[in-house]
Amino acid sequence: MTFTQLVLASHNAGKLKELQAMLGDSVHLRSIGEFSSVEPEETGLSFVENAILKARNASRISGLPALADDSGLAVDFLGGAPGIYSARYADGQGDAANNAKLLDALKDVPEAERGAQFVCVLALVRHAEDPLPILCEGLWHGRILTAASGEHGFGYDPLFWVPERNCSSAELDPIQKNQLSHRARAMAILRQRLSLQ
Ligand SMILES: O=P(O)(O)OP(=O)(O)OP(=O)(O)OC[C@H]1O[C@@H](n2cnc3c(O)ncnc32)[C@H](O)[C@@H]1O
Ligand SMILES: [Mg+2]
Repeated sequence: MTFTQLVLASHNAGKLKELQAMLGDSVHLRSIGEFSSVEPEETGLSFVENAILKARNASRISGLPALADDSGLAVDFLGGAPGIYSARYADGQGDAANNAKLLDALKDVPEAERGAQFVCVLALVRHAEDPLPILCEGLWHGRILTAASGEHGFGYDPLFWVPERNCSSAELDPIQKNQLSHRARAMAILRQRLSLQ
């Protein structure tokens, strides 16, 4: 399978930047924002279901093959929450409110119990009714900090401690994050599946 352009089924500018950097110049990622400002309702109960739903919707709207990223943060102490609801954790009030709610939910929880993983599922469909979407998953293990730290990235990055680098993921520069992250791991699998090496 070869693609010179894909529509990215995401309204999240942080994802577009990271995914385009990982894909390199061979594939141009076009934002679904060029075609529509309406975001589909993420009605699935899993990352996989939501990724497929977003990819099909973007392909239907654009007439192009589509790549979707459904991702989030699964916190051990919270039984995997906020999970697929990560973007909506504080009822749509945005990243700062999500982070504040998470800090509050883990107030007084000791370091040893603050384990968490970022999850990313990428889904690629060749067309809206594609019966065989390509699915790739990546996990990134870390810990939730007790206060925000760092300015890079987006979302929960300031609260996510990266043990292999001894800093938060918002303290990593974009090149480093793109070598380690859940999204990088899922993208490495996708690149292999597409023979993009
Ligand atoms: O659905 P689209 O339009 O792609 O954009 P979104 O931001 O709503 O994306 P998701 O539904 O996949 O929700 C993912 C949320 O998980 C968080 N997240 C995912 N990847 C992250 C990363 O690399 N760093 C920090 N937070 C991340 C962040 O809060 C995202 O808003
Ligand atoms: Mg979303």
